Amino acid sequence: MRLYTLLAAAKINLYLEILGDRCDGFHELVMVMQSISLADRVTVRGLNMPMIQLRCDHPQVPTDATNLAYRAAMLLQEKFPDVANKSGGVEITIDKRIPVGAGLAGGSSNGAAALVGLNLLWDLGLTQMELQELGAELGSDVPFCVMGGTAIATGRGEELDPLTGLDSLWVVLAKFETLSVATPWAYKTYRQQFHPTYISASDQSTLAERQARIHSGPMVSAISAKDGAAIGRHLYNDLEKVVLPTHPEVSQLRDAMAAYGGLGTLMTGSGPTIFTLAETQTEAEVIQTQVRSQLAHPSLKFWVAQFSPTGIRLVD
Ligand SMILES: C[C@](O)(CO)[C@H](O)COP(=O)(O)OP(=O)(O)OC[C@H]1O[C@@H](n2ccc(N)nc2=O)[C@H](O)[C@@H]1O
Ligand SMILES: Nc1ncnc2c1ncn2[C@@H]1O[C@H](COP(=O)(O)OP(=O)(O)OP(=O)(O)O)[C@@H](O)[C@H]1O
Repeated sequence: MRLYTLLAAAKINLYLEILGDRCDGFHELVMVMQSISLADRVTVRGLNMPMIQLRCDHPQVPTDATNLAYRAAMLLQEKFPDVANKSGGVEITIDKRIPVGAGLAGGSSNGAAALVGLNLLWDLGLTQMELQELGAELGSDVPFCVMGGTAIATGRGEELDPLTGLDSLWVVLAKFETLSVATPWAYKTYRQQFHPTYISASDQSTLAERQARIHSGPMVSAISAKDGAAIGRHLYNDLEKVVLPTHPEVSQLRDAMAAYGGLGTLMTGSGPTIFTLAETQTEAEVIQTQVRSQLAHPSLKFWVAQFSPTGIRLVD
């Protein structure tokens, strides 16, 4: 039976601004997203029986129909019943390296890898754009995980404009192993505390006002200029306003990371992972060692990764 193995990259948010509250229950965003080399390994293998099987030995990852990779397979079977039935079933195996519930889009990236892998396994012939559109039905971060690299993401996160990124940068990531943040909680709490403007899709004046309030320009210019120091200066995430006050230990971790140099420090997505950017691998490793020895917390885990130009990558 045919088998494809894919690397599914984590993402960090270099910029996340909440522009408003939408009528579909989501928030209108402007983000700058970046793939990094920290990745899960996802294997899709053809089965003779018409079934979906999912294996993952990480205790926090479901292996049923709530897993985003499983949902990706169900979505393709539903959209292309003839092809999927003729081709048989699939066994999806996830070797988890990306921490779970960390703001690094691990589940979304697994969903994206399943879409890319099954497109090959079932000879569906879908383009990357078609895979991104299907990905949007699974979750807001999935289209970016399919595209990878560096991109501006708008709408609820699914409208993407690729940027030429700065692949040489390094990143130190730190997360308390025992703490996860649920994305719906972070957005709901932001809505309750900050009352973002209500955005109606048909209200053009609100759209104009909204565009006037976007502050992502300096970050996009810094990326276009491939200026690592400026990228570090313009890191921004509105969700820090709710996650950091609720979790003082994450706030303390952020302060410690920022104190040891690097180009800049931020919480990614809905957290609670904190990252610091660095020019070189050596600089990243020094920051990691210093923060680890200062905080010396048994459940604090670190990763060093590099910016990556790809999201989902086929490996031998
Ligand atoms: C925090 C980020 O990871 C930053 O990239 C994303 O915005 C979240 O993306 P995601 O996990 O793929 O989110 P989804 O699975 O689409 O939505 C999870 C929940 O997050 C909230 N949500 C998500 C995206 C968005 N633009 N507005 C929202 O309010 C909604 O409550 C939604 O029910
Ligand atoms: N393949 C998967 N890997 C990890 N978690 C998954 C997966 N599929 C579904 N989940 C569920 O999604 C929840 C969030 O996990 P995930 O690691 O994707 O969070 P996250 O990195 O904060 O996501 P995001 O940054 O997209 O908001 C988990 O607690 C788990 O129940």
